Amino acid sequence: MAQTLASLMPDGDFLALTLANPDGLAPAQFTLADGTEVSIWDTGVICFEPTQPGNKDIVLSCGVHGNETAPIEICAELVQQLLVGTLALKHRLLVLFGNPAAINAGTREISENLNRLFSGHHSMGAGLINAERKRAKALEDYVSRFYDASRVTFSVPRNRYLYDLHTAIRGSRFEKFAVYPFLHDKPWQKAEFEFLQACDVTTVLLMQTPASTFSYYASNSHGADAFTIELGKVQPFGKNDMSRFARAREAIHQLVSRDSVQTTPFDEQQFQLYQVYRAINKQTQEFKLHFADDVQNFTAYPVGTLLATDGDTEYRVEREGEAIIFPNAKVAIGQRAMLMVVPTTVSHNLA
Ligand SMILES: O=C(O)CCC(=O)N[C@@H](CCC(=O)O)C(=O)O
Ligand SMILES: [Zn+2]
Repeated sequence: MAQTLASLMPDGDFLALTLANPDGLAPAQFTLADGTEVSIWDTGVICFEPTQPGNKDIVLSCGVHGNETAPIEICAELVQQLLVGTLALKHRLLVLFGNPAAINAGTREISENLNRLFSGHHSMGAGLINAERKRAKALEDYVSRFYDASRVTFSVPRNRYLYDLHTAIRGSRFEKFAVYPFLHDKPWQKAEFEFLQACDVTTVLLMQTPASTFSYYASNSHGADAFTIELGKVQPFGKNDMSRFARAREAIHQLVSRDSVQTTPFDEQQFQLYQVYRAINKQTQEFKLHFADDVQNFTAYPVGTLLATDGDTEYRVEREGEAIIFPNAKVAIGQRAMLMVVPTTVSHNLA
């Protein structure tokens, strides 16, 4: 029997369909009134192809961590508007709800941090032993399939994007910020800073090393302009003040529905730019932070301040201006428990 939008999701609520089927969803395909082809590839994986697509191949992801709800709400609403026809699509678009089981559980992860399993890390060590490892591999395959399909269909090079939307565990001095994956010395993109500013994101952390994150995977393996974007602090569904993300929501709508997003020219003075000074990895179960849970990301302490201990090892502030980000004592042993960042500039390597 041919599938229709009405038979699958009468109200266009793909998030509800995903969460009702967290472990998998049979592929389905249907056409919208304006000719846009919609394909459901799996639970939380939906691809839109307009009849005359513009030159962008856009991946939007959310819910890679299940309790980071504001981005899930933004993506669910976007997909719904596209499905019911209140927003017209300009470019090819793949929307991913990363970890449906963790979204249902309201937790960051079920067995393992999904955002540490990309670029093949899902198959290292013990291999594909849990749902998150299998999902990381599947998400890589879906992203490859999405980008590769347009290489076959279109003869001219296209622009690839992946915006992986998250929220931070704790509050931040700069409520919204982005992580720019390591580019292996390729230049940072002015147009991407402009897009981030349109999203009301003017704090950017420039990574200096490869990572096992989704955004680094898209950047490094597919040449996409890719970012992790942190929109505020973790809240349960329904408790987000979505007005604080109105500009991000609007910029994302413009990104998918227009030739170009309305931006202002890049001016470095408008940004707070940081680079990683050092990563502190958890070595033992004794790892302990020496500041309170309500201390915000990007807080700087005087040189010499004790930040964390890990067994006999002490971590103290080494450099003037060094600030904390993503501190989390609960990570698995061997994983990043905190980054220390320092202010930086980009003008010397900007395209
Ligand atoms: O607030 C926190 O400690 C974590 C928020 C979060 O999930 N951040 C991402 C950043 C990914 C990146 O470095 O690009 C993560 O930790 O996976
Ligand atoms: Zn996250």
